[in-house]
Amino acid sequence: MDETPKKLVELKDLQLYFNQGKSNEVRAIDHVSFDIYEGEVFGLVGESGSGKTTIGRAILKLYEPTAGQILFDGQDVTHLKHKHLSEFRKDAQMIFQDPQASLNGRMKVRDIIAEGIDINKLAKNKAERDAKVQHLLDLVGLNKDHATRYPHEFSGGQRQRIGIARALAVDPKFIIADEPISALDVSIQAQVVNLMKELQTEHSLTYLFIAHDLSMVKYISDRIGVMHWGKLLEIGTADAVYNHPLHPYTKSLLSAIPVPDPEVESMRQHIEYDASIETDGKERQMVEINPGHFVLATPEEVSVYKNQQK
Ligand SMILES: Nc1ncnc2c1ncn2[C@@H]1O[C@H](COP(=O)(O)OP(=O)(O)OP(=O)(O)O)[C@@H](O)[C@H]1O
Repeated sequence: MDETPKKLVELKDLQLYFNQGKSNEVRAIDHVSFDIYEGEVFGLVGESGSGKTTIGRAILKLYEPTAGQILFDGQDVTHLKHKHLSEFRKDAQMIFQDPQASLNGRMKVRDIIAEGIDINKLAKNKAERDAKVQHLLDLVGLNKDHATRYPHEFSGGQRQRIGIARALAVDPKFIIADEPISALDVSIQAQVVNLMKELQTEHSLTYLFIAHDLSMVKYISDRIGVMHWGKLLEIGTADAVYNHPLHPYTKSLLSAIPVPDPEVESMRQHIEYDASIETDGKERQMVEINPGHFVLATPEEVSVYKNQQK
């Protein structure tokens, strides 16, 4: 029997350049290829400006790629338009970093959540629409009285729950969560991550979970991709990337995570990243160092990485 998991999202040599050919050209996505398997949580990490959001927005067709291909459920969605694009947007939804900014403050929670239901005509009448909204509120841990209130009446964590309910309303297969907990109090972050994890299991969802640090991503993700300056530098299982990092940039990101134990924390040393490895003009490719664990490397670097793992 074929045990290979099904690929839900495939990025093939994707490039997205802003202001192409001009003096202010930004290579936000620079020859990036990776797959997201059905039912997995794929964590994408990297510091601010590394291109994570642009990848999310390119997958959802909010940006037109410069070159390369995006496949969703085996279909080429790179240049989808009109009706096909609306259908695709029902399958693929986004949860944003700042629930304050992404929820329309003048709309009642009921109408925010029902936006996708209305656009896609998923309810036959008002009663069905209300019932769907109530069910969604329940799913994300809010109650039915919340339906008639406005976003400003809620805490940050509750607002993010509203954003999650809105995404779930169209019964998507795939959700891109772009730094969904970064704007929340630390005490609330774990609750929202736990909710997302529960919903993922219950609704057989696939997630692309974007974050700038590895701490929470490690907890929620099956596999992790590490990005810097528009390039994917390393990809592997959460365990491999976290416990056996290969690329110096990944090591540097990991060394930046504070440790809860004060004694260990006082000994923690931040590893500075020397980015000249990315600007030396050498040709690099993603190479599999251990099964499923890839790093962007020259042939000489491959030998070094392999030796390190022994
Ligand atoms: N609309 C745009 N026009 C021009 N440049 C852009 C645009 N959007 C993003 N960029 C640039 O593309 C690069 C990647 O940005 P992106 O937002 O994808 O990074 P990120 O890793 O998601 O960072 P953050 O965590 O800050 O959102 C950055 O250099 C950014 O300045």
